[in-house]
Amino acid sequence: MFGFGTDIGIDLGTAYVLIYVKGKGIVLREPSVVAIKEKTNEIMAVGEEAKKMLGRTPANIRSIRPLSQGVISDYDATEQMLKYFINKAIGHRLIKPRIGVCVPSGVTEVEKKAVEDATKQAGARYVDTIEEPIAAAIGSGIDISRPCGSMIVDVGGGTSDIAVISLGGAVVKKSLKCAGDDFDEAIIKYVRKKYNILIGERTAEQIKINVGSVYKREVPVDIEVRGRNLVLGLPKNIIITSEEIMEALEEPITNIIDGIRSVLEATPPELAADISDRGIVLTGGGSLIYGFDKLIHERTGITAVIAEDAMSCVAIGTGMWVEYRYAKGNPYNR
Ligand SMILES: Nc1ncnc2c1ncn2[C@@H]1O[C@H](COP(=O)(O)OP(=O)(O)OP(=O)(O)O)[C@@H](O)[C@H]1O
Repeated sequence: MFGFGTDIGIDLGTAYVLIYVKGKGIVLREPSVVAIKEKTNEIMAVGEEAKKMLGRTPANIRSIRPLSQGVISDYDATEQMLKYFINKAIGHRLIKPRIGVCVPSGVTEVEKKAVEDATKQAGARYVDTIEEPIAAAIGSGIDISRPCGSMIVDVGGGTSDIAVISLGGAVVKKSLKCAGDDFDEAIIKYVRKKYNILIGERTAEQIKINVGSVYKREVPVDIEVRGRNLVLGLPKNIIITSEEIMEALEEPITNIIDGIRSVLEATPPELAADISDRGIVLTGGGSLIYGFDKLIHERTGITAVIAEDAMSCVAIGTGMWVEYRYAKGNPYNR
């Protein structure tokens, strides 16, 4: 379908890509995964289809995640993936879209340029970047222009972005390369060590989403999963409890809580008082793990609230920022 130019916001995440189209809202949410033919580099599948293939591909096909810890680790695959998603979201356009894309707050200039170039190659007429915690704050409904401190903690798949925002900018910020993917990895390690059973990434994510906990549940829950016994080499079923996952996640979760505490310690007193009154806002899929808000309260003394539609906040914020930036009368409208 051919149409006129449009403006879009992209949350180019380690785990998921979300696309926000001006005037429509979020129109696409797909896993950041690409399946590629080994010799020819031909793309076999992208997004949901490719994720189903993770850990299940024959020798001649590679199913990969082109982003790692918030930044591009496979440039060509990222470009192909973006091209496919942009096309799926808006179709072919006579005039290419202007695109706003988010980057973690800790990226280097080189990493940021890679995101800009890949987005341009994927079909953008013009590319702008926005820092993830700013986008998350806008998307969670915080009025970032006010002279008032807000703390945002965005726990994604590859990075946890922590920032104190006031008057439209980050006053103190920290980006940790520790988030949802590290929870999965910690679960894999725990199961291997305790049961001598190897489970895959997708199973670990399933365990995390269904029974994952970082705070004691009133009623523990469990899940039955299948892995491969490392001694016998045969498939075996095991039951994993929420209490075991609490133990497994102690290290990565402590990393994130320490990050929050160090940002709080570096926050000017007036802003710290605002945060104490208003609480900490949590966004990103990783923040949905059971008990994260309660644990933050227990370890910092400050109330934490999970934003509504926490997994969409960065995309919504990027989209709203794009709508503002390219609005008629704004000098950036080119
Ligand atoms: N209910 C849930 N409980 C725990 N974790 C969850 C839940 N739902 C999703 N996740 C995890 O959230 C992560 C993805 O979150 P999100 O989409 O916000 O990250 P991303 O934007 O792709 O990553 P990043 O911002 O690090 O680049 C994945 O690790 C996923 O397993």
